Amino acid sequence: MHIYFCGSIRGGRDDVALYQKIVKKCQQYGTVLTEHVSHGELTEKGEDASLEGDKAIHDRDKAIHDRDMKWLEMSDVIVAEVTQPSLGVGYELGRAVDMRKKIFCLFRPSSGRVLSAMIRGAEDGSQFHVRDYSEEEVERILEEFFSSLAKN
Ligand SMILES: O=c1[nH]c(=O)n([C@H]2C[C@H](O)[C@@H](COP(=O)(O)O)O2)cc1CO
Repeated sequence: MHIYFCGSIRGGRDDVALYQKIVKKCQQYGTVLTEHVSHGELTEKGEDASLEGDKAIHDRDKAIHDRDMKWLEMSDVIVAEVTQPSLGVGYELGRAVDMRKKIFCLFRPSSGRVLSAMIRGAEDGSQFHVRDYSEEEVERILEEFFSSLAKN
């Protein structure tokens, strides 16, 4: 199974330790195409952050976008940690809906944030799921999600 993990990068890296936990768990069920999102050394500047010059920056961002859209197409399931707001994650989720992918969003109410209505309101009971959770239960929740996939 190909899994696409979405997590904030330029939106802020506060939850990176949690992304690592999620990616590690997902790797028990398949290949995580976007493993780099969980890397501790990746900063909020994003990949190849040392590039300079408008053209180099444009080319880098285009390469990231095009690679990620290819991975999104290839993926069987999308797992997104949506607590830290991120334009990129919101974009990926919108594109994934259009591709009719199975989507599982994880949100932590303990953050004090209120999840965007464009994510919470996209829940449809079959392809798009939003799950409120706390950090201690993340592994169990992922186990439940992947075993529910196996049954469908
Ligand atoms: O360097 C990057 N590499 C990359 O794969 N992304 C993708 C994967 C993440 O799920 C998402 C994060 O978006 P943002 O950077 O807007 O928070 O976008 C985003 C960036 C930087 O925007």
